Amino acid sequence: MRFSDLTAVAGLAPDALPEGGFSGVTADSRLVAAGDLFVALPGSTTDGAAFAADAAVKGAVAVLCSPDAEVSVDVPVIRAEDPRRALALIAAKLYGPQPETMVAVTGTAGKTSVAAFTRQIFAQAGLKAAAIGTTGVIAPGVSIEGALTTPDPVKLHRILADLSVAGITHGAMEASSHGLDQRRLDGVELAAAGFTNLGRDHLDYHPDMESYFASKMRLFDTLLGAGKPAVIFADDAWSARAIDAAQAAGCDVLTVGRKGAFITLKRVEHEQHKQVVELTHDGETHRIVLPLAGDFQVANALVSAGLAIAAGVAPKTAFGALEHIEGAPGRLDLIGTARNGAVVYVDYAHKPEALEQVLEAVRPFTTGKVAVVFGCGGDRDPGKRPIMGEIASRLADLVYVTDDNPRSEDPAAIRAAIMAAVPGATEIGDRRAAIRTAVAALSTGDTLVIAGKGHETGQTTGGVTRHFSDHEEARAALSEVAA
Ligand SMILES: CC(=O)N[C@H]1[C@@H](OP(=O)(O)OP(=O)(O)OC[C@H]2O[C@@H](n3ccc(=O)[nH]c3=O)[C@H](O)[C@@H]2O)O[C@H](CO)[C@@H](O)[C@@H]1O[C@H](C)C(=O)N[C@@H](C)C(=O)N[C@H](CCC(=O)O)C(=O)O
Ligand SMILES: Nc1ncnc2c1ncn2[C@@H]1O[C@H](COP(=O)(O)OP(=O)(O)OP(=O)(O)O)[C@@H](O)[C@H]1O
Ligand SMILES: N[C@H](CCC[C@H](N)C(=O)O)C(=O)O
Ligand SMILES: [Mg+2]
Repeated sequence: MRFSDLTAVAGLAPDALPEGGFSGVTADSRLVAAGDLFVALPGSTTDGAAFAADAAVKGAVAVLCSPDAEVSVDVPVIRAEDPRRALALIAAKLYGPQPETMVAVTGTAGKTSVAAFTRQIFAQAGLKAAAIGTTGVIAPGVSIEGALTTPDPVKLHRILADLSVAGITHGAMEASSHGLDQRRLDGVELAAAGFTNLGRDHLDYHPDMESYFASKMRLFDTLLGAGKPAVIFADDAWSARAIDAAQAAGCDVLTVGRKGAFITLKRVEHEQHKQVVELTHDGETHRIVLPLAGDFQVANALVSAGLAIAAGVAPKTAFGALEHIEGAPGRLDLIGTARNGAVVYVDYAHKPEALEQVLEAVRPFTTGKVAVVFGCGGDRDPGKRPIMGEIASRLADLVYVTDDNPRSEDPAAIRAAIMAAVPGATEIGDRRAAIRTAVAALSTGDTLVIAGKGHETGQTTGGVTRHFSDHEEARAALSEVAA
């Protein structure tokens, strides 16, 4: 790419651009290849400007940075007001094609589920489709584990190009608040975007709920574009604000839910592992047997159907597809039933609203006690620990407080912060022992939710990650009880 192209691609002033061009782009000096443009970004742990000289030694042909960055190198330095956005737009241009119909979803909870459901609806409509998010990239013939919910822009645009080359025409991706704030998805051409809900999360990164909300709304006010469909779940406490933001951005707002106008939820009958959903769309009533438990999955199904319809799938096909939908791995995932009939689920609730939703979801079909095993992550917002303790004490009958990725923190101190809000709980730091104890204590009619890790396959303590799977541990505990 010519440096002079940066005016059209990233809006940079033409007089400040050097002669010549570059062959690749990266924001990580460790990944620089000869001929690359190095983008120096101020980050949360270090400043990319400190590595500009290294990048030049490795063959970077220019450095792009913020107006005030201190960079002294022998190669040209290009200044941009928003270097993160410039990086994303350049990556989009460099890597080229994207699946022609991309949709993105944001919200505190439900993103992985909505992306997974939307991919399945596309697939059932006969389209070649991908999902990109917390559980990686999933597409026909492709399965890539992901480290981040929203990959960094260079990785993301490379993934999109690879998918497009592989013939994938449709994609559903998660837009995390970090991803939106750090401009990781800038440059993705979106056909539609969705919003599920907002609750307390990531307050270790965002200064307060308002700025967290503002990051989420970048999806509509900056990325989606005027006139494009914004599918918004209408029954959340933050729905009205999200609707206002999308309307102010000129999006075509399509609301879904009990208060929804595009898809209106009329009635839900809960059964143990499925629910019968009656809804109306465009004057027609549809009755769907959704093969998943939990009210929150109805919300996710509505947002997914809304996104798929907004992206061109026939409504009848979209609603029909919901009858065959599979939950995302580790989201209210039924692991098994003990001999006495008690059921065990693994769920990814690691934040207050999610824990509340999942415990409320299992209550209607629990004739005995609701039990929960959970902990809170280390090096993450400590404010959520007592809140999650309080939720467990209010909504579960048996509470086991354990470890969930203590990372660099003292695990006992994390547990103590939770225990303070749920004094009747049993504290068992060793997660394996906590799961075994909880499963062994189950009686007929009970439901156990093992919350917090979902699809994860590791436990990180003091910088060391050891293999750990709630699925495997729950299955092992169930077979021991049966033996
Ligand atoms: C807080 C956060 O989001 N950090 C992400 C961010 O790092 P950063 O920009 O703060 O980078 P930094 O480490 O301070 O370094 C600054 C710059 O120096 C560069 N550098 C650094 C060292 C070096 O030797 N050379 C060099 O050039 C870095 O590449 C970077 O450009 O950009 C990096 C590259 O994309 C990410 O890997 C990193 O994710 C960290 C590991 C992380 O844990 N992120 C989590 C919190 C996250 O993003 N989560 C969300 C939400 C999850 C959800 O709820 O679903 C997600 O989307 O996954
Ligand atoms: N619509 C919803 N409303 C409230 N809680 C939900 C909803 N959907 C899922 N949950 C809860 O949140 C957990 C995570 O769901 P999911 O992975 O779909 O969301 P996410 O937004 O991708 O989360 P993360 O940001 O952690 O990746 C689920 O296991 C469940 O406990
Ligand atoms: N993307 C989230 C996942 C948290 C999962 C939970 N198991 C924990 O470790 O807190 C984060 O990194 O904050
Ligand atoms: Mg996710």
